[in-house]
Amino acid sequence: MASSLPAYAKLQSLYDTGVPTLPALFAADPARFKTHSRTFASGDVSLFVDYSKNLLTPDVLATLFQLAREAGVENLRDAMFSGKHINTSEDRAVLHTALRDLPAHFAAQKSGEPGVTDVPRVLAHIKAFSEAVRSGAHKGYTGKPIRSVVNIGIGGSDLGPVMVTEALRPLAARHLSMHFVSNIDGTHIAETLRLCDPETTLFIVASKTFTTQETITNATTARTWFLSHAKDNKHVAKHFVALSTNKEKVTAFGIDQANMFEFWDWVGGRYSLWSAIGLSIAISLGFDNFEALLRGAHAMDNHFATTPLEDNIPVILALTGLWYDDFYGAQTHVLLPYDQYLHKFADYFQQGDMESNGKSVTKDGKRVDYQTGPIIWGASGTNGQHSFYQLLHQGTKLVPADFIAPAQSWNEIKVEGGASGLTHHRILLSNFFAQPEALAFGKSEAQVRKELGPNASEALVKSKVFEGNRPSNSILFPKLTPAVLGALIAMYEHKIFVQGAIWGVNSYDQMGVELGKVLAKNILAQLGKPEDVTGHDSSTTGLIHQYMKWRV
Ligand SMILES: O=P(O)(O)OC[C@H]1O[C@H](O)[C@H](O)[C@@H](O)[C@@H]1O
Repeated sequence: MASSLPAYAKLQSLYDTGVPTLPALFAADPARFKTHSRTFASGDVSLFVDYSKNLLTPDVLATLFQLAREAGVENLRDAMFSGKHINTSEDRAVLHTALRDLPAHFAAQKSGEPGVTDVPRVLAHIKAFSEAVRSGAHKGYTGKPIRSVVNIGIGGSDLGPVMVTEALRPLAARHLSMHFVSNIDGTHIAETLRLCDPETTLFIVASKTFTTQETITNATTARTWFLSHAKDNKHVAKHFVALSTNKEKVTAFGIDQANMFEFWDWVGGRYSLWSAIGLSIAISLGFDNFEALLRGAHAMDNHFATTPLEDNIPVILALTGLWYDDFYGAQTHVLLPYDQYLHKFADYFQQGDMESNGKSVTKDGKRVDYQTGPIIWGASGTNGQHSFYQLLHQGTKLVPADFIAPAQSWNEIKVEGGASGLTHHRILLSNFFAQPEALAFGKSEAQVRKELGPNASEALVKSKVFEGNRPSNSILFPKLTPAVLGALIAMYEHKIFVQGAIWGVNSYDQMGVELGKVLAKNILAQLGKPEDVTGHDSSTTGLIHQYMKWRV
């Protein structure tokens, strides 16, 4: 239990003593930016992380690192990379890092986990198939090349591919339209099929287990739609492929093993975009770009695996987050990418973080007496500024924030009639710099009074004060390339790992999603007739009866 570690108690007393405000911390230390920022550079990947605008004294920071050491973060990290079964409840290794370790496969190869040595074979399959689809060599049942690709998957089999293909859209093949169907709501598949031509559409059925209700139902509907045009089952092979760990279920669904891209149980769903689940990424962006994504992630893996904690970027981000989560009672953490292409980034890490660390018992079954994973949310800048930033600046809640931005845009558009050098991106970045500054340093009552003059009402003065002292990290990189994106995602993955390791939870299972599934299955069997609805509380029974009165 984290709370029984000596560093935890020390952090509590440091918190109780009080931490100087951000303006005071900066005033006291002219070198604060220099000492509280790190550059990650490896080959063509660079990331700059400024964590100076955090409520940290040297003592707090040192104690946070001490906490990581006392919690055994380094040992657990090494155990993960070497393929130990750190996913204890499912007795599985956690080796998504082995998917991006090209070509050496790290220590993971020595783990003896089935499949680790098969990674290059599956990658070669992804390469060959994605190139055939992109070039038009892979033809549909009437001899036409593929024009639409529909990834059918949910959770980890959807969010990664959709986030990455959106993030790297400038590199996407323009002759292929990418679609992602996840929701069981028939509207999702219906609206997508409306945009597709059965002769030129490829369906990728992405499911680790191949038992997920949403995915199998959507895939069945897609196949029915396809066969209503193609008429002959033999044509399915050209239009349906599967990404899965479950050969039997894929075969039972009617997809040939030659059209199956395999991965293994040591790849968690929310860590699977690096595996065969990334096929839609390779098709849309090209295999070279998929490889560059893996390469960037691997560079971050190396940094995480080998850098001392004090310079280790995922560790620093994890510890600062934990400081607010456990000691300040912050309930949420907001991700604010100043890049429209990253508009799915917060959605992606909602699953990544909340499904990993949204736990309240430790690996050995003890109820924690501290806060674990935060609620992750966010939106791309500057849209958020015109909606929820009011609360960030003046609300009653502490919301630690990560500001994320590229120095260069894929769309450097000059503003007509503007000052020399004025582009959309320059305006965007002026906001990226201004918001953390405003959050940290605020605006004092004295300043407001000076601006408003002596006749301003007290109420108006108070309403315009910004208390400041609100923490944030700023993450800057040259440009959102595949390799940089890979490193950025891996950085957050490892942040989640470190926090989970300190809290003592299993970040790699997701038992909390099961109960609802079981109850829905039971209810589905009762939805035929009102008299079948039994065994529920009065609210659930009443709601079902109300639905039955109104349904078609
Ligand atoms: O890939 P699949 O087996 O279809 O699973 C899809 C998703 O559903 C599950 O309910 C889990 O909560 C997710 O972690 C997983 O990514």
